[in-house]
Amino acid sequence: MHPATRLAITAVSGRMGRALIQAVVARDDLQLTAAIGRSGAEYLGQDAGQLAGVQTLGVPVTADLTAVLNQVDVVIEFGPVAAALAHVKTCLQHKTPMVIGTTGFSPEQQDTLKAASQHIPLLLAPNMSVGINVLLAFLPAITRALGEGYDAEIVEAHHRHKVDAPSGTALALGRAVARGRDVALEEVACMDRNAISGPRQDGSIGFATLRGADVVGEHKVWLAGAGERLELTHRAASRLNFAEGALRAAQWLSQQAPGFYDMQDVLGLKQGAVLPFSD
Ligand SMILES: NC(=O)C1=CN([C@@H]2O[C@H](COP(=O)(O)OP(=O)(O)OC[C@H]3O[C@@H](n4cnc5c(N)ncnc54)[C@H](OP(=O)(O)O)[C@@H]3O)[C@@H](O)[C@H]2O)C=CC1
Ligand SMILES: O=C(O)C1=N[C@H](C(=O)O)C[C@H](O)C1
Repeated sequence: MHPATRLAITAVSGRMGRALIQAVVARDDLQLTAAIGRSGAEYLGQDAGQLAGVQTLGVPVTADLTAVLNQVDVVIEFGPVAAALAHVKTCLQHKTPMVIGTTGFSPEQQDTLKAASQHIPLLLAPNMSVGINVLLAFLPAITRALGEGYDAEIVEAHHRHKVDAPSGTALALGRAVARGRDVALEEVACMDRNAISGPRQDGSIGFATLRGADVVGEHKVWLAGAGERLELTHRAASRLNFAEGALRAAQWLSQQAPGFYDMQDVLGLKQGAVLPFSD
């Protein structure tokens, strides 16, 4: 049997950090060897398992990623953008692969991640669930098959604490629709409608954002044609499927050469094998 892949999880006090620790304790092939928290936080030194509400794991939370990387095969990052970028720098110095689930990176920050991936395996995915990634794989083909005359709108709903909008997943869904139409999302995205904003522009892709209470994450792609509407909806009922996806990604990434990857690489959805006319 192979030795377990050793993981560092960052932002362990967060909603995703805790879900990741809960998920990792159920896996024999993965081992949590480092838990990273915010510098100055009151929980530094506390056991990561206790922080996540599972059994004691003997892994104290530290703010110092550099000090623990010699015991780590892959870092899983779901922290804020600035912290994630700082951790990328550290992982580059130590040549440690990274799975990044953080959303809200600017195009320039995404370029920084791509540059880093020339030296380390780096996987960036705004949504680690199987369902959303299957939808992302099929959406260009669905949009292409529908042809002209269908208005695309993307609606997302999340909990009241989410800081970025539209969600990273909504943007990825928009990009998949745009790809099916051979256009760049940036040229057709419509992010704000208010006052007298005029009739809908042909070919535009609209985004609408809802925020409330404890909604884990919901996404709907609306493709509205004359006299009919196709609605493709994904609802996450728990963060565990994001966490399990991230663990699957980490195990996969530990075997890869430096490069820029996403969840569709992990799930084998990139070969154009899903549909005869897929992307
Ligand atoms: N790709 C995917 O499948 C998914 C992606 N996400 C994304 O993951 C990210 C995190 O989401 P979520 O877990 O809900 O966020 P939370 O708000 O629950 O957690 C934020 C975490 O970041 C830490 N943090 C805050 N400030 C700093 C800092 N300056 N330095 C280091 N750490 C800091 C917090 O620590 P403290 O508690 O000490 O403040 C906390 O651990 C978001 O970008 C979200 O969009 C979420 C779900 C799924
Ligand atoms: O912040 C969240 O919670 C989520 N963020 C991701 C996103 O921005 O798409 C994924 C998921 O929907 C939960």
